[in-house]
Amino acid sequence: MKAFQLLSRGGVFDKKRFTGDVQLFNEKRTSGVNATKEPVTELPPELDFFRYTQGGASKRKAPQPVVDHNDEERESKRKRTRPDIDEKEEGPTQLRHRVTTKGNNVPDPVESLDVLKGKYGVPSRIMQNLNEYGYTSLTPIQSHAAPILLQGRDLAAISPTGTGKTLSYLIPVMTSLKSPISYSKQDTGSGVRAIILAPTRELAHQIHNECMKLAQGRKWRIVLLSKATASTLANKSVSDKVDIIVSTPLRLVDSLQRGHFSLDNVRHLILDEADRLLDSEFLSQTQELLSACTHDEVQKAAFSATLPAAAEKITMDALKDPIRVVVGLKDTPLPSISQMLLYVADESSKLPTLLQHLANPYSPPIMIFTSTQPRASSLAEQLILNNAQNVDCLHAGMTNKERQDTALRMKRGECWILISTEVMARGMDFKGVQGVINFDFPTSLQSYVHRIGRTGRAGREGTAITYFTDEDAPFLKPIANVMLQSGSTVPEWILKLPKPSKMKRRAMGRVRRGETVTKDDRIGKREAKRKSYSHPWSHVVIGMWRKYPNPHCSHVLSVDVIDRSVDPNTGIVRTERILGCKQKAPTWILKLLGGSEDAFVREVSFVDPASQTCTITSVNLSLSQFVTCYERIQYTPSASEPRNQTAFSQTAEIQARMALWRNASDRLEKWLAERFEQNAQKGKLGFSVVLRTLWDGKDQQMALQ
Ligand SMILES: Nc1ncnc2c1ncn2[C@@H]1O[C@H](COP(=O)(O)OP(=O)(O)OP(=O)(O)O)[C@@H](O)[C@H]1O
Repeated sequence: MKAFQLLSRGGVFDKKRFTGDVQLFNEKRTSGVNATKEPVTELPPELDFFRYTQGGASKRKAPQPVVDHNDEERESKRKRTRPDIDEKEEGPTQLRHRVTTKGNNVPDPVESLDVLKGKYGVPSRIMQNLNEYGYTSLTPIQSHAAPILLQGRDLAAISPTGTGKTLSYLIPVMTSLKSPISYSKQDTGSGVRAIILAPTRELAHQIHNECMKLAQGRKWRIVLLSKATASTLANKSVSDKVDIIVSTPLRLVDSLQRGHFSLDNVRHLILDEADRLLDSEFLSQTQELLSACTHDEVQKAAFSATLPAAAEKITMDALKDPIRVVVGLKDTPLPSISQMLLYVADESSKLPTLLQHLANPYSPPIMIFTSTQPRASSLAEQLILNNAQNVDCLHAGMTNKERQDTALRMKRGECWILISTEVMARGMDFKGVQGVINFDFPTSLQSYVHRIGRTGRAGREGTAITYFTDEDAPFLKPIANVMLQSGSTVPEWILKLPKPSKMKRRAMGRVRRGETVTKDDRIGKREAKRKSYSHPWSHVVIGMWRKYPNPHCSHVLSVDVIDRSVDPNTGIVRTERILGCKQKAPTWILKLLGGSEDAFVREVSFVDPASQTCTITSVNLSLSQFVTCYERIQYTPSASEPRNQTAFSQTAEIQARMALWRNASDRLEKWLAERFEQNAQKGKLGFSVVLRTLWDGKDQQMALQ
């Protein structure tokens, strides 16, 4: 049915009349479910992030076996390390979850929510809320982290993106707080008891929402710190009754410095995205907050999908008798994300490559990352100009309200393409993101892991494409390594690249790029034509569907309409067609085509009756690995005679992507530009014949009327 919904999106479909056809999709789904019935295991398939119960990552090869680099070290320090970890790794739970732990007296993981409730007294209300939101099992990090936190231990937890780290600290923190401070009969002191820090407003907002879900039905005071809430908390009688504050470091430090409240009653301090909170941008603020939590029994925990050595050292130094838990491999994406590196030669080739990608059917929503705010805005503008639908942009340069509205549209599924910067790279959980495109190369391995981790969450699959230019090529190796580790394939030549030096790694992704994303003159050939037809706009648009066959365009052999739909709100008609062509070509091009003269073109058109605009974009499907021929035609009523003349503009962008063979590239572009010129002439002649045949006589009558 999902396939059916995708195919029929935007159109009104009479499901009763075509019951048989709809049934085909339903049946497929039912048989699919039976066919893929999982073996009965303790871990439900959607939480089996490592596809272990299925014998490896679906569609891709299973991840490399876990290499615990600390094995030898652990052996020698067995006394201070959990004594049974190596033996236990042979057991089914450890093996299946691929978890390694380090520290003194590590508590046993719990298998289920019921065990967690029975052993640690998770309140019934929280259990009920978890159940209501569909959480019936624990993910590996939750099984391991929750008992550790519930035993009051400090923790550094590393688990891949989208594996449920948020609940792994929220359940224990809320359980440990027992009841809201305003109801508590115990000596809970006065003042906020738990702090959750996150690097961005959006993530803090998301965590606050999760907290509120768990707290539903009880009068917890959980505050998302903002300018407004901070001034309310300046009133001591209010701040004394606060249970949990979720905040970014900057906002919280500001409140402390203004003396709004103090953190001396804090019993739980959670650093979400710890490595980001401890990087140079946030370090001093985070350290200030760590030292402001002065209660003797303060429990500290750090969570992230990545923890580079420097951040890990600072984390471990800040924790007391810590336990370190690593699920999967450190700094490695999940195998459910299919990753690909795509060579785009230079900056100016990125936009045509992206437009070509979007001209093919794709499953929304997707997220696209750029390196700067102006580039994100500019890319969004370009996509909108090129008819991409439901495009949104989110970056830190926007107002709070704009950011909130965009995030909401994304949550509601109204946004199909979200263009953003690093601000959305961490923690954000937009369900069902199908793919990520790194339009600009990430600036670190960690940034790569978090950006692509916006897809493939909670056991779903996703795809991640990273564009790289000649300038990015020296930094491919580290990314290629994690791709291999997580089961994606990497071209041989990338694996043979030398590892960049430490110095060089600092320059990763910091290429000087323009503030705007344009298809500038360096893009192959750009041709433009302007003409007019002496027929009214509506006649031209109707004639467009009868354009082939015609005597001047004998190279177009077939036209298949693969989708047509009408937007019920705007009345815009969207049509998607595949044109089959036969084109005489020089022998060397025929060789590229595998000896065939057959070529296919995908064409998408939008007819907007309100603005009387018809826009047709087409892109070559054949030879697309070597060249992009992106053509755009627009028909509008002519400015001088809008009732009976139609203006026509046609642009083509032709770009060969064979940077290693510049000579061949130039020759291919030249040949394609010549072909565009010939076809444009033939097209104009052929279409004139078609329009005359269809409307001659009728147009004159209409003009007279
Ligand atoms: N026990 C569970 N059962 C089912 N789904 C779960 C469970 N725990 C978490 N999820 C879902 O998994 C998704 C990812 O969770 P979460 O955002 O906590 O991941 P994360 O590990 O913190 O990711 P990131 O590293 O990107 O911050 C969420 O949609 C959440 O609802």
